Order: sequence, then structure tokens, then C-alpha cells
Amino acid sequence: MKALELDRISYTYPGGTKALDSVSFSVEEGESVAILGSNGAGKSTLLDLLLGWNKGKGITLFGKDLADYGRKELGRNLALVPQSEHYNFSFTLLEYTLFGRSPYLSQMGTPTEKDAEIAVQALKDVGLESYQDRPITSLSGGEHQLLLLARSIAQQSRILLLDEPTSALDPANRMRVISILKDLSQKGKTLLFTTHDANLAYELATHVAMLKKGHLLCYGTKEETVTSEMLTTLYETPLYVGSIEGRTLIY
Ligand SMILES: Nc1ncnc2c1ncn2[C@@H]1O[C@H](COP(=O)(O)OP(=O)(O)OP(=O)(O)O)[C@@H](O)[C@H]1O
Repeated sequence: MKALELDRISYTYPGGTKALDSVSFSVEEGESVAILGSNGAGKSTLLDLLLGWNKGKGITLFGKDLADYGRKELGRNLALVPQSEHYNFSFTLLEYTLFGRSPYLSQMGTPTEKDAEIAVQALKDVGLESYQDRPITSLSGGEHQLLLLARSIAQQSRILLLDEPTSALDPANRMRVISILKDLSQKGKTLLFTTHDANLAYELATHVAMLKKGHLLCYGTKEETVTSEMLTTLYETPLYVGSIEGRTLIY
């Protein structure tokens, strides 16, 4: 089943910047898609369109027009892991992770024991369970990024959108997040993530979308798209795709 279809998506900001120009591709459920592109290429604009924060036409989610989704229904299908988030109040980690359960709560409803179990398990998945009663304001930058992933795991959406999911992480936590995301992907979750790390894209993605100045330079399997020529064209700087001990390495 198609999880996502983009049909000639364009977006111009009020000031007149055309951030996306006729971008089309589709994603099957269970695929993992890396969105690559230089600074200002339109990656965040695309994520904001998928989340309905920027309004646009031509986006279909599981066969239904994005514009026809209610807020909670959208939350059950799509979760975002931003790079960071500003906190207005000092919740505990567990309370914050429980926000991921919002799309499943009734009007004025409070989270159930089952919701709490799911949130605790999500904190365990990212290795933050021993911090669950600590205030979120006490976290380091990397822990903060792991918490945002935990909240989205608790949300149990069919698609996960991730904005630079490993940007603040040390090597051990980077590996942990890659392993969590691979596991989610194997269980059938559809992933779309932006990254400046072509090695991460190659390791985690099944497919790659390359955006250049708002245009789709190419879309296809990682084997088709991640080539020295394509990456050099995308970033306008020499990049090479090689192999060390049987593993693909981009440098
Ligand atoms: N709120 C806004 N108002 C006007 N122009 C914007 C706004 N947000 C982004 N832009 C412009 O739209 C274009 C695409 O920006 P976008 O943030 O989508 O790029 P990006 O690929 O996510 O970049 P980066 O890798 O630097 O995060 C850029 O030219 C940017 O300056």
C-alpha cells in the first residue's frame, strides 16, 4: 500500500521564496526514505507540508488527501521527531513522553495505565527509563533528542518523520538510534528522515530523495541514487562512494 504520495508539490513563502517546485514521489508502506539536500534546499519545508503546518495541495496519505485528516487521526498516522523543541513548562520525562499518546485520548480524557506502560517502554527503548521522573529542563542536548524520539515511539504512528535524527548524538547514541529505527522499519513502520549525513542515509534508508534548490534532483532506491556523480551534483562538492570491508562508505 502507498503510505505517501506527493503529486507536483510546490510551496512559496509569503516573502516570495519558492522553497519547493513541483516535487513528486511516492513511498510504499514500510519503506525508509532519506531526504538529502544542501542548506536551504527545501527539506524542512517538505516536512512542514507533510505535517500540515505549511498548507499545500497534492499530498495523499494512505490513499486519503492530507487536507481531509482530522488532527487526532493525523497524529495516529504521522509523528514528528524534531531536532529540538522549546519547553514552556517543566514536565517530567514520563509526562512529556505521554504527550505522544494524545491522538488516542478521548476529549478531556486522561492517559490510562496502558498509555503509561507504552510511554515507559518508549523511554526504555531510548535508554532514558532511569530518568523518567526527572524534569525535562535538566536534560543535555543529546538526551533531549532521545526524549523526542521516545515521545514519537509512544505515539505509535504508521509514519515517522525525523528531522536530522542523530545530529546531537555521540557515537554510541547514534548507533542506538540507528538500531531503534532499523527495528521500527523492520516491523513495518514507514520512515522519512532529513539528514546531511550521506552515510546515515545509506545505512538506514531503502530509498533516497535528493532535493536541490526546491527541485527533486532524483528519487529511487539508495543503490540507484547514492553515486559519486549524483552526490557531487547535489552538493556541488566532490564526494565519493566507496567500499571498506564490504561496507559502503561516502567520503
Ligand atoms: N518562514 C520562512 N519564510 C521565508 N522563507 C523561508 C522560511 N523558511 C524557509 N525559507 C526559505 O525556504 C528555502 C528552503 O528552506 P528549508 O528550511 O526548507 O531548507 P532546508 O533544506 O531544511 O535547509 P537546512 O538544511 O539549512 O535546514 C530557503 O531558501 C529558506 O531561506
